[in-house]
Amino acid sequence: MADIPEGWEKHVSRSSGRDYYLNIHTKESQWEIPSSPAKKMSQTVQASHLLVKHKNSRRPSSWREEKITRTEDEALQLLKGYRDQITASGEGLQDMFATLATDFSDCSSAKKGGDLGHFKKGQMQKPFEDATFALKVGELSEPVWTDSGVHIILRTA
Ligand SMILES: O=C(CCc1ccccc1)N[C@H](Cc1nc2ccccc2[nH]1)C(=O)O
Repeated sequence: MADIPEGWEKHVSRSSGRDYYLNIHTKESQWEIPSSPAKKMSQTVQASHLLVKHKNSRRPSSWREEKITRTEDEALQLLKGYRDQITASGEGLQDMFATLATDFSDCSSAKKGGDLGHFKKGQMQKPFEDATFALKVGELSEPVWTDSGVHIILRTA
C-alpha cells in the first residue's frame, strides 16, 4: 500500500465510499491524497465574539448605539461582567455567550450570536487573530483589544 505522509490517516467516507484523509493533529479532512506531512496548526478557525466599543474605537457607533461615548475602562468593566456571567453558566457556556453577544455586542455579528464564521490568518486584526488561534476549540479568551474596541472570543471550530 502506498504510504501517506506522516500525521495523516486514510479513511473511507460512509456516505460516498470514497477515500479521504484526516489530519490527526487538527482533525481537518480532505479528499486529495496528501503530498506533505500534516500541519499541526489549523489553517482556518471558527469563532464567535462579543465586542464592546468605546469612544476611541475605530468606528464609535454600532447597531446598539449611534454615538458610543463610554471610556475604555468602562468598556472593559462591562465586558468583564459579561465574561463572568458566561463563565458562571457552566454547561450553558455556549448558549449564554450567544445570548449576551446577541444583546450587547457592538458588532453586526451580534445578529448571529456573535458568530464570525470561518477565517484564516491574515483576515482579522492581528491581536484578534493571535488570540483566536491560541485558543483551543470551546475555550473563551480573556479580554482582547483591537482598534474596534475590546472583545471576548469563543473559539468554536
Ligand atoms: O468588522 C465588522 C464585521 C465583522 C463581521 C465578520 C463576519 C461576519 C459578521 C461580522 N464589524 C466591526 C466591528 C468588528 N471589529 C472586529 C475585529 C475583529 C473581529 C471582528 C470584529 N468586528 C464594526 O461593526 O465596526
